[in-house]
Amino acid sequence: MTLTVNAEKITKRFGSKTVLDQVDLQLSPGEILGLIGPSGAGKTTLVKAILGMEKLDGGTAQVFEQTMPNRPVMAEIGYMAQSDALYQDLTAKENLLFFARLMGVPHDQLAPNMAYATELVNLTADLNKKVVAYSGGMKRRLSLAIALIQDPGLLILDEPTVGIDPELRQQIWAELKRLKDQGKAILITTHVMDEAERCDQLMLIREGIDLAHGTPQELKDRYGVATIEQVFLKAGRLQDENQSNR
Ligand SMILES: Nc1ncnc2c1ncn2[C@@H]1O[C@H](COP(=O)(O)OP(=O)(O)OP(=O)(O)O)[C@@H](O)[C@H]1O
Repeated sequence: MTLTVNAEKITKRFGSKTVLDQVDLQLSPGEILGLIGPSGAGKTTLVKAILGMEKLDGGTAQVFEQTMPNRPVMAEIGYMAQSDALYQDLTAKENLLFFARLMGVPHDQLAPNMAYATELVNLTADLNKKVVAYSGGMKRRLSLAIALIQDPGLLILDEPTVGIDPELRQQIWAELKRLKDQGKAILITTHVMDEAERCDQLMLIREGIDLAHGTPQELKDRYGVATIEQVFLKAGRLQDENQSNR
């Protein structure tokens, strides 16, 4: 089967610091891949490398078999960044319309796509409010609706559920599962361990290195522990020990 994302040997440095060191990442249609790792590990940088938003020091990123950066391919990716990129003085509806047009949503699809995306994130009643009056969680929800607006084949979500209450988080995950079952590929970064457990594949990144990847069960078996949180802690400890033994 054709890979949706094929990133090979991604290397990125900021100044003298290597933030990603030859990281490979493959994502297939119908798969949810979770990137987990401590703050500063390189998750967002890897996401941006795949989107073609970072100039690489090594390696290549392909999405839908096209080398990134590639503008037409960007329009086929639903991307939710960690910080919300919203127009504060516009209403939520105006923001959605703006991004839908930018992403080339056909005119006859605008109304149904907007209804679907806003219902999913529970914002239908607040659509005509200006974003400046939104809470932090509402802004996250609007950003997620924007990522979904053009019904993309690939969704890249950088910590999508920060500031979102547990009930809505469950609804969002149910929807991600439905999208995956439709054959969409989903790449998600998270610090929430029970979300990591729901991914088909996980990649544990630490200090720019792919420390371990596999299904949640494979990782737990490999490290002989019961939870992904314990995988995370044990893999980190082993990395530190290896480094101090060098
Ligand atoms: N534009 C930049 N210039 C210099 N350093 C940067 C830049 N962007 C990121 N970094 C550094 O690269 C490293 C990786 O950052 P990145 O944002 O990818 O981490 P992360 O794993 O996504 O962290 P978090 O979980 O906190 O979001 C960090 O040390 C960060 O300070």
